[in-house]
Amino acid sequence: MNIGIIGTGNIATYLLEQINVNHLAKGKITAVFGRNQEVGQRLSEQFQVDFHTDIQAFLETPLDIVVEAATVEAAGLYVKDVVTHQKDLVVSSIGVFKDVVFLDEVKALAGSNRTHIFLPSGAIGGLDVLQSAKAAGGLERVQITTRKSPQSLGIEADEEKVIFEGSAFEAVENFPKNVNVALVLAIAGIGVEKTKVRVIVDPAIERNTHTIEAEGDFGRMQLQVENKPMPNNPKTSLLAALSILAVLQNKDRALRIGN
Ligand SMILES: NC(=O)C1=CN([C@@H]2O[C@H](COP(=O)(O)OP(=O)(O)OC[C@H]3O[C@@H](n4cnc5c(N)ncnc54)[C@H](O)[C@@H]3O)[C@@H](O)[C@H]2O)C=CC1
Ligand SMILES: O=C([O-])CC(=O)C(=O)O
Repeated sequence: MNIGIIGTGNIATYLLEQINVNHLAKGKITAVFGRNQEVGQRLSEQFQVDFHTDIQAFLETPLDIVVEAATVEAAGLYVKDVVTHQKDLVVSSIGVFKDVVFLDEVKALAGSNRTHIFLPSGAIGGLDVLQSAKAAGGLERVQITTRKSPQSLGIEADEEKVIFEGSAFEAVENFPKNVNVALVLAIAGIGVEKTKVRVIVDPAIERNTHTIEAEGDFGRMQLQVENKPMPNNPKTSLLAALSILAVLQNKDRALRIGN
C-alpha cells in the first residue's frame, strides 16, 4: 500500500516514523504534500519520501490512500481532488464536514469513484455506541465536554473557565484545531446542530480530556478519555495520531471489530 500525506506537521511526522521507520502498518508513505519547502526537504531526506508542493503532481503519483493531516481549511481545498483521483481518503480535520452539503458531495464523489473515506475516531471513543444507538432511530442526546490546558487551546488563562458552549457546528468555527472530535461525534450521532459542545480551559490540567455523554432508547453512555498531548503540538492528543495509524492497520483486514 502506497500512502500519501497532506501536511508536514506533528501527525505527518509521527506517521512517517511509525510507518516508514518502525513498520507499524503494511506499506509505506511514498509521498508528502505541503507548502513549506524547507520542512518538506527535511522530511524527504529523513524518511525517504517524495515531497510535493503541487497537489496535482502529488495525486498523480501511484498512491492507494491519502491521509489529510493538515487543517480544516486545507481539507476543504483538497479532499475532493483526492477522491476524484480515485484514492481512498483518511480525514483528520473532520471539522471540514460541518457543512453537511459538502459532506454529501464528497460522499457522492467517493461512490462514483469507487473510493472509501475513513473518519478516524481521533482523540475520542464511543462512536460505535452512538452508531448502534441510532441504527433504529432513538438516539436523543449527545454532548461532549472538552477540557484542555491554555497551551493546548493556544490561549492565555489563569483560572478554570467555560470558554464555549454551543453546537458542534459553532464549535468548529471557533476552535478548528481543537474540536474535530465534536464533528466526528456529530456525524456518528445526531448531527452538527443537535450535538452539544462545551470547551473548558483549565490551567491545572495536563491531559486533553474529553467527556462524552449520550442518551436514548438504548440507555445512557458516559465516556471520559484523558489524553496525553503530543510533545510537538499540545493541541493534538497522541490518541488522535494513533487512531489514524489504526485505520491504516485495519483497512483491509478480514475481521472487523465494532460496527
Ligand atoms: N480528529 C481528531 O481527533 C484530531 C484532528 N486533528 C486535526 O489534525 C490536523 C493536524 O494535526 P497536527 O499534525 O497536530 O497539526 P500541525 O499544526 O502540527 O500540522 C499541520 C500541518 O498542516 C500544514 N498545512 C496547513 N495548511 C496547509 C495547506 N493549505 N496545504 C498543505 N499543508 C497545510 C501545516 O504547514 C502543518 O505542517 C489539525 O489541524 C486538526 O485539524 C488534530 C487533533 C485531533
Ligand atoms: O487532540 C485532541 O484532543 C482533540 C483535537 O485537537 C481535535 O479534535 O481537533
